[in-house]
Amino acid sequence: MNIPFTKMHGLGNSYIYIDGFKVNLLEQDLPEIARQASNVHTGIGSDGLIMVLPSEVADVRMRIFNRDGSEAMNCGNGLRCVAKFAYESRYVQQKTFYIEAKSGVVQATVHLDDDQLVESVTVDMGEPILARSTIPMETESGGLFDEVIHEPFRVDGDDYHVTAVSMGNPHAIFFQEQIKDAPLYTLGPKVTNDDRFPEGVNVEFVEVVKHDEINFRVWERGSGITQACGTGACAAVVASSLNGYLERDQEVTVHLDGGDLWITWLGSGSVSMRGPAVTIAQGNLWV
Ligand SMILES: N[C@H](CCC[C@H](N)C(=O)O)C(=O)O
Repeated sequence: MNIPFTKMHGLGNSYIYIDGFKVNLLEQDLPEIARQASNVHTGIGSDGLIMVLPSEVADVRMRIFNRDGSEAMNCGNGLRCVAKFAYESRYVQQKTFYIEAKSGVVQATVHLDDDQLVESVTVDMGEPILARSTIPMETESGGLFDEVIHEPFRVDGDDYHVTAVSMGNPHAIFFQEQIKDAPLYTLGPKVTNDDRFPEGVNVEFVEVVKHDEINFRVWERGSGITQACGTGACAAVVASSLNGYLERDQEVTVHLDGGDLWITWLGSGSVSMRGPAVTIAQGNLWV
């Protein structure tokens, strides 16, 4: 089967985008296609695959599959690239429109360069989900509706403290004195599959630089270490505020391995994310 694709990235978090307005893959094994496409040796190479589809409740729909083929509830870098893809494909005419993710509908606004191409996108990511049972996270202590803020979290005999936030997808945030010392390779794979997170979890390490600036690294559920994670960056800003490191309504610069995002946890409750979206290549994928 020959599938036209577009490879795009947000701060190096790349996905293979398939135009579901033109290609009908609904009968196909999307997790397997995602695994094949993501493989850097036998496929194209990416952090996963994203379908851009018609929606019955919004202007366009996003389905995201991680490198391992698992389908995720949300994807911040993916939403910005879907917005760019949909606007430049003329599936939407206005600069502000709505995207349906598995976790819900978000509002996106595209920002154009001199050539009328989308160079960056602002997404209203909606409100973070903080109650333990909806992250979801299961631990001996704490009530179902409690928030998980700086909670003791033992892994293989070592003691840590975790803050858990969902942006529609689950995130476990660990604060570090210095991000360069983050135990990404050791703690990442252990925590992402920890039984206390029954649906798995994206694992983030955060260093607070100052009241409006943090450093960030991520081990993603289903994809491993990536250059950036938009939902993770949003969760990290929320977690930093919950722990008293940052103020609400303050635009925070988040330094990720692949570059910077600008995130604000608005007083209204919503989290606003602004950042780039880039088209890398187009081609045909043989599966
Ligand atoms: N890279 C994505 C997150 C993918 C989330 C996925 N790893 C999961 O929740 O399983 C982002 O920019 O938000």
